[in-house]
Amino acid sequence: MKLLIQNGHVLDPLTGLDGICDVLVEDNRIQKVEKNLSAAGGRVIDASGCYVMPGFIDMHVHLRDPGFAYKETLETGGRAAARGGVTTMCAMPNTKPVTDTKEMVEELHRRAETECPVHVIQLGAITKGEAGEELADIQGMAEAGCHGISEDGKSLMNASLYRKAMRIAKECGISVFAHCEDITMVEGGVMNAGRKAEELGVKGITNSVEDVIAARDILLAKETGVRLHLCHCSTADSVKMIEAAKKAGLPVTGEVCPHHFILSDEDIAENNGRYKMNPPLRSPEDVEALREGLKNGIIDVIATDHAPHSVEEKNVPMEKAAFGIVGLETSACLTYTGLVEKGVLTPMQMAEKMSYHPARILGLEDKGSVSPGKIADLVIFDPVPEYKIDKNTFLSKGKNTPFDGYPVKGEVRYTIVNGNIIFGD
Ligand SMILES: NC(=O)N[C@@H](CC(=O)O)C(=O)O
Ligand SMILES: [Zn+2]
Ligand SMILES: [Zn+2]
Repeated sequence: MKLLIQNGHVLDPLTGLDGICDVLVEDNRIQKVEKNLSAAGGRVIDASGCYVMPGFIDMHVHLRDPGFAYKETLETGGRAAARGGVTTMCAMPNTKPVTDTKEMVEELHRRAETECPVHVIQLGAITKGEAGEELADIQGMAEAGCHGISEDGKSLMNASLYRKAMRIAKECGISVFAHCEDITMVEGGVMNAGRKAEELGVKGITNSVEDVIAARDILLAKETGVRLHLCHCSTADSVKMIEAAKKAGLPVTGEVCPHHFILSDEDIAENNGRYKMNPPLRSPEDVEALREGLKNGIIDVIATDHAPHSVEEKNVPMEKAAFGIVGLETSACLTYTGLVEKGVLTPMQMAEKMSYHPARILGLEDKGSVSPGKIADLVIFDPVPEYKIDKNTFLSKGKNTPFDGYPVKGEVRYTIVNGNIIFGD
């Protein structure tokens, strides 16, 4: 089948193309990116006024499958991804049972082919059952196509075991995705430590809970040489440490989530679980440091940490609520509104952080670019519409967001995976 995307503003971080162009797709590949193309007999999409970007690659998603179908499944998470312009997502292994074997990774990949409209890269746990005691079969999972291992949801506190895992990951050529949180320092905290936590009368989580583990992980990456990806960075010092690691030539990358670069703890309107996530919403100074890190290239990736939970688990005071908020359906409009509209990022940088850099980090040679020969995973994003986020329109099972009613600009019009329109018709 032929598909012609006409008159869109094409953003291709690989070639630097940043202008009005047509994109011709045939079968599952991009065939031509030129002006005045025609598609004899093919389907035509008029993309006038819209950006045509490589499909977003979300490096941090919780699909909750298997084991928590009441929160999300491969299918519902996939539909939410499609609506958000996400064409590939990395699924975290904190499922039930924990995804910690070669067979489980293979099974997930097999199921995703039919159950999920977008590409899924299943990540494997570092230890069996994420119990922190015995290493999982990292080599086997790497063979099954997991591009990274992660204990996300917590940190592996045993640094010696972690170092062993890093050596194996390095050997297998896969990355370590680090959730940085010193478990012994949390002490019952539910939001950022500071004035707001005191005002609400709840226990706080200090910045060093994240920072000490970020420092440890970077030092271990230095020793083992493993590719280290720091998930959901939330503090000014995390940004500084990533900057120093990069200056030292270490293969370290940083990820930030929209909620952390838009909201601070001062935006927490009441003691309600929709404001509770890990790491927590930080101080305005931290938010500013994350935005600066995104602008100057220290932070490579914008990912969602899409973490769906039920209403019962979230619509309660923070002390009782589960950690996590959804993000797949709001990351594009929040990034556009919060960063591009504000002049922090150019539209091209948005495409880099949401697609091109993730593709490079994951080693996906034929993704993250709108160039001839690449897989036709594309998003057509209209920057004009202004509206308020409405959680009731989410296709995800999770409605847990602090952004319900939040005014944004920009909307995904079409999402295309393997040359097929999976959202927008
Ligand atoms: N981010 C969260 O607050 N929660 C995540 C776990 C995680 O990403 O650490 C979850 O699985 O719910
Ligand atoms: Zn995490
Ligand atoms: Zn997570």
